[in-house]
Amino acid sequence: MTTSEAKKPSMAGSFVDSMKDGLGAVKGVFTRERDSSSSSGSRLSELKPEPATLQANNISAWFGTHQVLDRVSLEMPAGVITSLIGPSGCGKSTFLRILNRMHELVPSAQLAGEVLIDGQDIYDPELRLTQARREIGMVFQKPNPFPAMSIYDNVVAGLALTGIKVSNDERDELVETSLIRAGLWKEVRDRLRSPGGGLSGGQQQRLCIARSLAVMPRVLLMDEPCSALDPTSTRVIEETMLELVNDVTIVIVTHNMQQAQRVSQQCAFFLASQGTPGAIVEYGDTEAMFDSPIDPRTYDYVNGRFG
Ligand SMILES: Nc1ncnc2c1ncn2[C@@H]1O[C@H](COP(=O)(O)OP(=O)(O)OP(=O)(O)O)[C@@H](O)[C@H]1O
Repeated sequence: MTTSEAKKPSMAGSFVDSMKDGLGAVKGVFTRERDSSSSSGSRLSELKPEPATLQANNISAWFGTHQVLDRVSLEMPAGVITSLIGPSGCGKSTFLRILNRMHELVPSAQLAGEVLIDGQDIYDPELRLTQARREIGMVFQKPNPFPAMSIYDNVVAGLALTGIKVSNDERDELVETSLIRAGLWKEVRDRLRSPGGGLSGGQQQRLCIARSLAVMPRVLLMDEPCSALDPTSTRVIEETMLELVNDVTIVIVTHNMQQAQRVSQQCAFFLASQGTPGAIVEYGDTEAMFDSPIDPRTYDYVNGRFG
């Protein structure tokens, strides 16, 4: 089945609006306008977290001659958590990496289609790669802080790479705010100069979230962020996601169906059947996808019958 045939469950009213209303406000300290036009040297004081809508249009992807995605289209609305589910190998991580231009780092990789962030093509040659990566952050399956670097320095590690300039005072404020937003501040406030590698796995993952948040992304991509964590740490990360979503759009790949139901308001089911490239079978409101899916393959997958 191609993406154009993907089924979208009908939804009463705007689930996006109702979910956003229900999630509660995040206390943000950044109140001044962001400068989205500047491609370098932005000042922290000019930035303001503000979620963006990501739109993928007809995305196809290849590794060499092996096509792994076929014309996938998906809107990931601003201020909403979208989960990508599906069996192993159906192209979820590839799709996620295409959303912040990481796919192109693989030498044999190719892609077709477009990805728009609030209408702007992230593959536009006019848009710098660093700008795209600043707008669209990523958290990986395995926590990857710089182990010998201090907690403080880990949080601000992305600033130089993305051209954000900060004064010392702003840097302190940014570290504190990013750690608060990632739900880690209270646990590390007294040991900011200790190495990041000394934290537990769950704390390291939240440190990575804080590092991503420090550059004020408008979208956060998370590739199975809890698969290496215990249930308690998983729960803390999930709570953190729900608190973040008012100022960062989140797209998460997960194999955990309960997690998809707990955290996401929108869900897309990917499938690559019998050697065909991955495509979206069905997408829409998470509750509807799990309670009354339209496609029998979705029903089987969300009920654990395969994958
Ligand atoms: N760097 C790569 N080089 C070649 N093929 C790759 C590469 N990365 C992924 N693939 C192939 O692309 C297809 C999709 O892989 P991908 O990791 O996107 O799937 P997935 O749905 O995220 O799987 P999982 O749930 O197991 O992580 C697979 O056939 C995989 O073998």
